[in-house]
Amino acid sequence: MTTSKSTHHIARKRIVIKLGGSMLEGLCTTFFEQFHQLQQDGYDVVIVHGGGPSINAALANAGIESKIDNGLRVTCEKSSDVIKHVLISDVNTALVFQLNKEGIPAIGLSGFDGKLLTCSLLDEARYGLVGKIEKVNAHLLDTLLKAGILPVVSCIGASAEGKALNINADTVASEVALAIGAKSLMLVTDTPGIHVGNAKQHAATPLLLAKWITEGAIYGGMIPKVEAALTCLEAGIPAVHIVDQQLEGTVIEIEEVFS
Ligand SMILES: Nc1ncnc2c1ncn2[C@@H]1O[C@H](COP(=O)(O)OP(=O)(O)O)[C@@H](O)[C@H]1O
Ligand SMILES: CC(=O)N[C@@H](CCC(=O)OP(=O)(O)O)C(=O)O
Repeated sequence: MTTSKSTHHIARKRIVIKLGGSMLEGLCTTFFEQFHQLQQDGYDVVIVHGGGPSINAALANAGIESKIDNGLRVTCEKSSDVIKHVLISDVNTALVFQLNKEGIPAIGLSGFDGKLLTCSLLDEARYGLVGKIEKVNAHLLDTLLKAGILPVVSCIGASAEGKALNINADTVASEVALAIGAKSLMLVTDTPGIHVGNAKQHAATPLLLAKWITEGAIYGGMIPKVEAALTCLEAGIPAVHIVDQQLEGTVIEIEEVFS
């Protein structure tokens, strides 16, 4: 007999949803409707979040200059303290509060909690305290998901010596997606997917993405998203979506799906 309860006996699929800092001011009703729909469709969700705009504001407030190199924030000891505070104390707690208020049991985690994201330094001479993920504690995420709890992960990693390392949130999302064997990665941002000129792109392939980057149609904050997408596709995750809060935008798959 098929009842709503029977979904609990079916192996659940996994999806990672990355929330960009540009839309963390408040999640809209449509987002929560879509979120519940995904759960009903048999997906367990892990949320990863950034916080770029809040970090910019906090660093400016503290009189610390921000330098972005190749899409990554060059991070010194002083800025690292501010970033850690913004992401863990402000953004993560606000998001967890909002989810719990909507009746979604959520728990906040940084890379320190349960050794979730163990990192080395990506390139200290160039980027300072920016982390390269060496290991994701997928077992911890498995345990929480099986208990019906939504993990909400900030993009702060931990070095083996216990230093907080800043990581681009799109990169964290792709590494977490790979570690938990997600069927899909959804990068939620402030724009409904990739545009080329004024044209919305409903679908894309790695070849098209390379072309659009070369032509300069994809730039800035969209570059780490596309890189995260390519990493996931190459490793066998079937689809990556770059979408707005309504979950509308571009689906990226290896095969051309729109010819
Ligand atoms: N081809 C493109 N299509 C859409 N947005 C693009 C494109 N190229 C660059 N962008 C920029 O990327 C931004 C999203 O990246 P970012 O600001 O880092 O978002 P988030 O904070 O959600 O990670 C868009 O607001 C837009 O300015
Ligand atoms: C190393 C690095 O660049 N870290 C990012 C982390 C936040 C982030 O990625 O936030 P968005 O998702 O809003 O872009 C930063 O300091 O801005």
